[in-house]
Amino acid sequence: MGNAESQIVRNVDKRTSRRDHRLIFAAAAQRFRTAPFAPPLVVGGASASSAERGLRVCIRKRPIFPHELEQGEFDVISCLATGRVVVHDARMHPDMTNMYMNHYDFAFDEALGDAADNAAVYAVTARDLVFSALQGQNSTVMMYGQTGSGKTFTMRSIYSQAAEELFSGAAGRQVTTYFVELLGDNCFDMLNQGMSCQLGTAADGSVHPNPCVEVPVQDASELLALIDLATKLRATAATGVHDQSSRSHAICRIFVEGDGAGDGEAEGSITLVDLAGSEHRIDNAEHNADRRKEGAKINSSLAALKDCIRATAAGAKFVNFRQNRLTQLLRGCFVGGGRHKTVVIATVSPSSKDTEHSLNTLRHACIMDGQGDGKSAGGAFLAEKNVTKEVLGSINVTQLARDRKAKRASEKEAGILPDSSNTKPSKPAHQTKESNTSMRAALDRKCVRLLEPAVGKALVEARAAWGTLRQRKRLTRLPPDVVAANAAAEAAEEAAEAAARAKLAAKSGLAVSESEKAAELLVAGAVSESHKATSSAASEQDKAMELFRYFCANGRASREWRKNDFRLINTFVVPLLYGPEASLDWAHPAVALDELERLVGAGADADAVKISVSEAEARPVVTRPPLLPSSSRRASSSELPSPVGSSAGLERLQEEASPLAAAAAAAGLPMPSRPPPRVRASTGDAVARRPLPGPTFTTDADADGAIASEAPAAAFRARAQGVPQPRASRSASPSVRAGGTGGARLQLEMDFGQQGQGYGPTSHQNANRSRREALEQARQESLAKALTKKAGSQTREEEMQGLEEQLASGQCSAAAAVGLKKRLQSLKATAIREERVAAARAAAAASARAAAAAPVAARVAAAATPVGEAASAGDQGTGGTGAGYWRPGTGVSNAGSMGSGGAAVGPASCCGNNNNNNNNNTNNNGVWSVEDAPLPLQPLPGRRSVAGGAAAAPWANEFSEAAGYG
Ligand SMILES: Nc1ncnc2c1ncn2[C@@H]1O[C@H](COP(=O)(O)OP(=O)(O)OP(=O)(O)O)[C@@H](O)[C@H]1O
Repeated sequence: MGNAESQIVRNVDKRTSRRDHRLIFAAAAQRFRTAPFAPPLVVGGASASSAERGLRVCIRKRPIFPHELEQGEFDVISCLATGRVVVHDARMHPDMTNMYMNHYDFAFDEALGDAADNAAVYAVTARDLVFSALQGQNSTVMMYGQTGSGKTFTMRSIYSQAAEELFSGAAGRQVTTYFVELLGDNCFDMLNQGMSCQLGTAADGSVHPNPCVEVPVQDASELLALIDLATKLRATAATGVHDQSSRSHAICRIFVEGDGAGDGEAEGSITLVDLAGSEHRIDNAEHNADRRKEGAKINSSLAALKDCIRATAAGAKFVNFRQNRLTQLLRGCFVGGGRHKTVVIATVSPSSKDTEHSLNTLRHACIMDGQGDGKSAGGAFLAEKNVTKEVLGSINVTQLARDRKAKRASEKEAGILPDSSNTKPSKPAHQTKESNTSMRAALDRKCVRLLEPAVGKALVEARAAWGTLRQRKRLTRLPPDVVAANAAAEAAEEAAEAAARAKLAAKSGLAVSESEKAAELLVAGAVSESHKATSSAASEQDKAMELFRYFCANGRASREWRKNDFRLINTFVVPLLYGPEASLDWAHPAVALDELERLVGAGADADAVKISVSEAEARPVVTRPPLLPSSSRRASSSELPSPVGSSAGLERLQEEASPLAAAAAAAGLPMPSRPPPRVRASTGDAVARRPLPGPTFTTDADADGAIASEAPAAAFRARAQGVPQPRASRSASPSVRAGGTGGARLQLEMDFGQQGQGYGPTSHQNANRSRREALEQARQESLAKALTKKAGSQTREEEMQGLEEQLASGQCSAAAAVGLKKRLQSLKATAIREERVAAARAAAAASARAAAAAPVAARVAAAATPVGEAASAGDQGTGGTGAGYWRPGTGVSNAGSMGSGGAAVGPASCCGNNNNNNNNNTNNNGVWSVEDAPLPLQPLPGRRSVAGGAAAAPWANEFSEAAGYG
């Protein structure tokens, strides 16, 4: 074992052993290609046909590169015309002498070998989808595979061929495109200098980058120029595999205007996704920490994508596409229900060094294709049952070692350096391009200058008009089931009208024609169909109305609002009451709450508010723009009719009492009769409380702050005349606030509480305050209840014992437990205090008795000491004979500069300028008392009296020095 020959053989990894015996392994692979054996019995077998699922999985193998052959690699992948892909996995037994080959069989919709050129690949993958887009459908082509396997290469060819075909079929229809990059968790708009952008969800659930630059293009060359610009800006880096590795997912979506046939609104789209390469541990061996993190994020987003595709392929009811931005953007692929066509092109590298990676890619492609059931049975099926093992014999170790030795010797003689194939590759230059916006901006400027003038102009204009009309329209597009419900409702209406006409004719004695009879029959059918179709939309509408009513009636703090609540309100109520331009950012409840409050306030002057809920409910479907670009959202909010934007508006405002009243009326709220609202000028957020429910208006302050219904008008007139108006201070979360840039600022406080109950919370601060108050009250009540249970005429000890028992039982509420503990502590503290006072009193009495027994002369002398000089503690009547006290360990005495103090104030008290350095127990008068002292006071040993001031207290100075207070 220890000889050099066996070490040469044994001490190699899989890749090296493949290279070492490549002739044997390559010959076995070639044998298969010339005479392929039959596949194992169970291969492939997606659960449903690809047409049903709307998903096709194709494989493309890139050619093996000359440099790979030079390095001793060989081709390990065979693609057969039937869609069969076989990976020849060259292996050595653990004894490293016996060789065998595992032939892994896979079956896919298409298997494109290295002989297939780009045109062939396009023809069998993307061409159909381009035609679908031209017919108003949505489709996606995505490239998936190992880094360096040819994804970008293939996608580039698809870009150009798709662009050509799209324009040849578009026939004058408008084509627009956007191009974004997903890098980690961030989305960047590649047609807008790589600026960051958010994702927005349209009414039909589709997800789009929003706002983002969408450029109209006139021909294929313009489209390709823009795609080229975007791909140049895309983040790439040199990796261990190749020096232009894509580090991000590139998503190019091309929209084609509807052709006017059918409903004329259908806009087709094709999404071309070039995913970042999945990475193997070996690929990133040379990566730095950032690259590895990046790789981890890439792999996690790819894992999410695979999960979603697999769930879709398995026909799962729920696909968790929200887990990742990539899957959000590609939502259509998973929830399109077969209407959205998807083609996954999995690219593989044929090199023997990439065998494991290619196997991995193909296994995942199988899973995406719905073959087997993912991790459970399917995993085993993919790993074991599709393998054919071919034994390739054993190597002659001794002969091999001799050959190598001889080769090395001859190379040495010839002065040839050792084989460089095993030498470590040089470290790649990390991150050549990244999401550094300044760098990208510079590159973008350079690339834009190189564009054709027409394309450059279109791009610049698109950047200026951020969030085009088409984008907005797209975001308001209704889901197909709602569109179907609408159509069914219309058909039902028409049928009902026809039936009514037939009845009228029958009554008037005219013979009912057969066709009219048929119309009657139709009505029943159409109505029931439409009823079925609209029932789900109607129930959502009802819920939305109910939620809106609840919001108007109870305010924002009344419940925990969810995204779905706002989604419903946004879909069904907002467009109806505030017009199609208004919308809520329902994905962010906190923002949506503010927006809803603002809208409810701003609706004062909106005629739309007058539409009653009954009217609204009569409408089966309401269109809405769910999310407008922030710029347009800003624009749209400023475009909202200002409540006092005109004198007519003002009058109406005053007449109608409040926008919220109008909104409430529109929402069908029961409005109690109430006095006209008071409009009060104020300077801040404080809002007058009225005894009756109803909205309160406050406007910017008038000079005198008078309460007047004229205030908004005055403020408005003043503004109109250019008189500067003070601004109302803005609270973090204002009560309902309304007013555009030109209108008077209104703060609307909403309260539709029951009459006599006062006002409910109108902002979340108020709500928090009242919640805190209620909690505190509950706590106190609970405490009082707990205390009254046993307190009665108990002694302190009994009470303390009772409290301890109660706490130990653990049966009281948390609030009560806190109160009980406090009570227990205060009782204990009182007990300790009383003990100390009693002890001090006893000590004072004892000293008084001792003083009484002292010689009269001493008492007289002591009595002669001026009060204020020897202001020591003790019985005043005994004149400075009281015992001095000190607190052990604190260095505190009642001596020092006591002379400057006043009269003694009772037993064991020290007054005057107490120069102890510990002020904890001194009160404001410089007096500290026994009650305040945490430590028991002890008589100062051996010193009973003091005379005079500081100078007359040598023991005190000694003590102070000793204690470090000198
Ligand atoms: N079918 C092919 N024919 C010829 N060359 C190819 C083919 N596929 C890929 N290549 C070449 O392989 C190299 C790597 O390809 P490409 O950049 O497309 O890989 P990739 O999968 O996109 O990698 P990454 O995910 O790291 O970006 C390129 O130089 C490309 O020209």
